[in-house]
Amino acid sequence: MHFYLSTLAGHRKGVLVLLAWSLLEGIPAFFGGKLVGSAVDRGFAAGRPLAGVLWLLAFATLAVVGALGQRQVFARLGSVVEPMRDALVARVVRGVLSDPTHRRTPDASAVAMITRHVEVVRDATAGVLVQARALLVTTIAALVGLATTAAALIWLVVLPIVAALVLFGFMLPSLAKRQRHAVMADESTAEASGAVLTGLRDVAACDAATEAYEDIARQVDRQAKATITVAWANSLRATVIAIGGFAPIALLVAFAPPLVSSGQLTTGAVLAAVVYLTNSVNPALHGLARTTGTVVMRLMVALKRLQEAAPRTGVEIGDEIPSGGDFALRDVTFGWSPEAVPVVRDLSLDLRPGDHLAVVGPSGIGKSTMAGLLTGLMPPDHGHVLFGGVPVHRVAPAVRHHAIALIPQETYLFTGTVRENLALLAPRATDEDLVEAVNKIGATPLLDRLGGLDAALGHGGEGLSAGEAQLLALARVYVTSASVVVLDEATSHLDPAAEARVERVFAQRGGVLVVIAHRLSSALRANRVLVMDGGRPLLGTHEHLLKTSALYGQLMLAWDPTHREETPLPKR
Ligand SMILES: Nc1ncnc2c1ncn2[C@@H]1O[C@H](COP(=O)(O)OP(=O)(O)OP(=O)(O)O)[C@@H](O)[C@H]1O
Repeated sequence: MHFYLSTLAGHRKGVLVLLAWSLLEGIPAFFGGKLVGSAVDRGFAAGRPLAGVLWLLAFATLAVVGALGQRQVFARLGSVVEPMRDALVARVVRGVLSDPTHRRTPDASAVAMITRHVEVVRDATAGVLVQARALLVTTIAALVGLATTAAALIWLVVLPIVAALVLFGFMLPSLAKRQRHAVMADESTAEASGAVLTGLRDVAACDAATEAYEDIARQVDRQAKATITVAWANSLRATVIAIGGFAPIALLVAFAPPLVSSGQLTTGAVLAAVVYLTNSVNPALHGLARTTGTVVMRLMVALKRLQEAAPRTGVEIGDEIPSGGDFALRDVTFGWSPEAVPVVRDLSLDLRPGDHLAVVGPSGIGKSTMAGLLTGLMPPDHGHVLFGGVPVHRVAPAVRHHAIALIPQETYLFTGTVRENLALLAPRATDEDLVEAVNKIGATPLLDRLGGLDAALGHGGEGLSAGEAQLLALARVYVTSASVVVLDEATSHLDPAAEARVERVFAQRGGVLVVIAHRLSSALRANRVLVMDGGRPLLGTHEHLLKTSALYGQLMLAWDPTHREETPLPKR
């Protein structure tokens, strides 16, 4: 909004010239009633029909003068809105091309979409300048004309109009809110349908057609509800304005006859008041309702879109950009519901590139929940999970998805070639990159057996063992540029040697590696271990934890009884 107003302010002179021409447009609105009144009082009612006709001809002439003023306004409109449009285009296109978030590729389609919004802003600005300005000029001119022609009637007219305008003013915020909801619901429906359409392959591969359908249906229902609410609000708005417009005429009809009989008003003055009301004030009020309901709303929505494209303004709350690849967890507490016992409690932890953390603990204790918190899938209830200094769940999704990779235990493979499956998260990877990743992970024999990158994979990796599917999922992430990799029991179906190799190559790859341990051997390979046992998590090296954590000792013991001799278990 600010950059729009500042762009508009740059064309102040043009706007002032436009207003000056509007005065000409206001002349018939001011004199219209007076001339019609004179035509009656001094012409037709006084038995001088020719004079009456001449007064009416004067009215017609002024209407032509008003039309000339209107013509000038339209002619000057271009000199205000066109340079403003050019300035806006220059500004937002520069914004797209130098997008500091790098969330968007500076491509032609982004520029095209944004320039479309600029066109809407241009049209809507022209609409506001034409309509709002005309409303203001004609209403003021007509009311002043009325006050000077039929002063006795002015309160009858002004009071209902002011009451309607005040009521309308009170309704505006809720009207705007409802409109915004409707627009957002509309966008959500488009987004949900777009996501399902572009992700049809994944929907089919995950057997998620019902969920996808329900998701879209939910959005459509929301949109329908929002649209109905807007319709109700609009009908209320129209009623208020209609009452504000017609009540003065009704009051006029009711109160004018006694005033005329008592000689306080002439018939011409009453007719003049009717002309002011029906010709100028009433249409102006309806125009006001229409303009705010349509043009202003369109302007607001387009401006919001543009603001997202302007330099630096694309970064909104929920769209932050991390600086660096460090993790800092501070007093993190999370429970799956407000009533539930927290699964993660008071966890503080720092992870820097090069760190290799193993997370161990009994089943169901919260290890996967911890992975969800680290990857920003859900925010903590208390405390902070900071990635590069910003809350990880608020990192711009495109940045987060690039930087952080979570490999779950359940492998996702879809119908397509091995190449398509491997390059899912790194579409620009070359065949050499893919083959190298497969080799590092230790899956070259599998790739050969399948028949290379062109080999076809069936639905859900049909025909592959669970371990083979996991190897492909691991290679898929290895080839990405993710600087944080979280393996959530992602090697559970590999044999111990294959698992050791995978963890080693991911650790050597750089960045942060977090292994939700399936076997305790993972803890021996990590340089730090986090033990979760339902209380406050413990953090330390393997050696340190053996000495300090009874649970860790028990877990080690259960996994490898030889640890009994090495480490006497301390009392907790
Ligand atoms: N989406 C969810 N909604 C509600 N509760 C959940 C959800 N996911 C997990 N939980 C609960 O949170 C607790 C921790 O689950 P989590 O999956 O994090 O444990 P885990 O240590 O990873 O278990 P495992 O080793 O068996 O995979 C469990 O009691 C689980 O029932």
